[in-house]
Amino acid sequence: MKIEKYTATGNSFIICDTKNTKLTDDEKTDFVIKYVKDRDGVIFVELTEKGLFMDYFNRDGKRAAFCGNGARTFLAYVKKTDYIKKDLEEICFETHAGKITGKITPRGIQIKMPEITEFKQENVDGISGFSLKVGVPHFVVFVNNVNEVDVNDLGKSIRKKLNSNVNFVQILKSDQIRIRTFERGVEKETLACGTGATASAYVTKHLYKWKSNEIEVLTKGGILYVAFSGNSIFLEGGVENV
Ligand SMILES: N[C@@H](CCC[C@H](N)C(=O)O)C(=O)O
Repeated sequence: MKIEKYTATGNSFIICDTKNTKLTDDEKTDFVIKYVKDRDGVIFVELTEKGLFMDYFNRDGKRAAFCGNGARTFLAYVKKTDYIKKDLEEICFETHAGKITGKITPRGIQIKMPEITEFKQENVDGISGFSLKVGVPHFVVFVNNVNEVDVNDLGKSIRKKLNSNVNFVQILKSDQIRIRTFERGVEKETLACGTGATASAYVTKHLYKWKSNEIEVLTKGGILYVAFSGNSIFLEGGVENV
């Protein structure tokens, strides 16, 4: 096994390249508990009969079906390895949320996100928001100023009612939002959340009928770009091997 540390727009990960070692779920949980330390989750790099596979565990030692920033990190890592041909531009791999494709861009790594499903308006404890899945569940709440939100307090109370990540969204200007995310399985605010940025941009574009094909999402950890093309949604941003 090979272990490396990465961040993606502030979302912090451990990469565990299993090098064909077959780990059981319990062994993965034990690995997470032992090695995750102060990071948000662990990305397992596996070679299966389906080819390259990304398995993702939150820092609480439980699996999540998908991780947007984690998938961008997975792509950045495998690009450096002999898992794939060096000149391959578009990289494909499997996840528990389906097949993911992505590539290196001038702004970092861009991936095509899982389809948005289960989009609906919902009230939780009198707070009106929008539930949807981007491979994993998200709840999106619009606020006047995200810096005035006690994300860990309010996020935790909503999270207790919904098995979901919770995003607080402030409209800054047309095609630009600022978000803060309370992440399920991390059970606190993280510096960025890729599926959260995607969910927040999707709901904003839908609700405010924004016409442009790209929304800039400002997070505490940096900028993520969510692009729309037909029914496809793409997430793009930096990845750092630290
Ligand atoms: N930070 C991730 C989300 C990881 C999974 C999430 N915590 C969950 O349990 O649903 C991202 O970048 O999408």
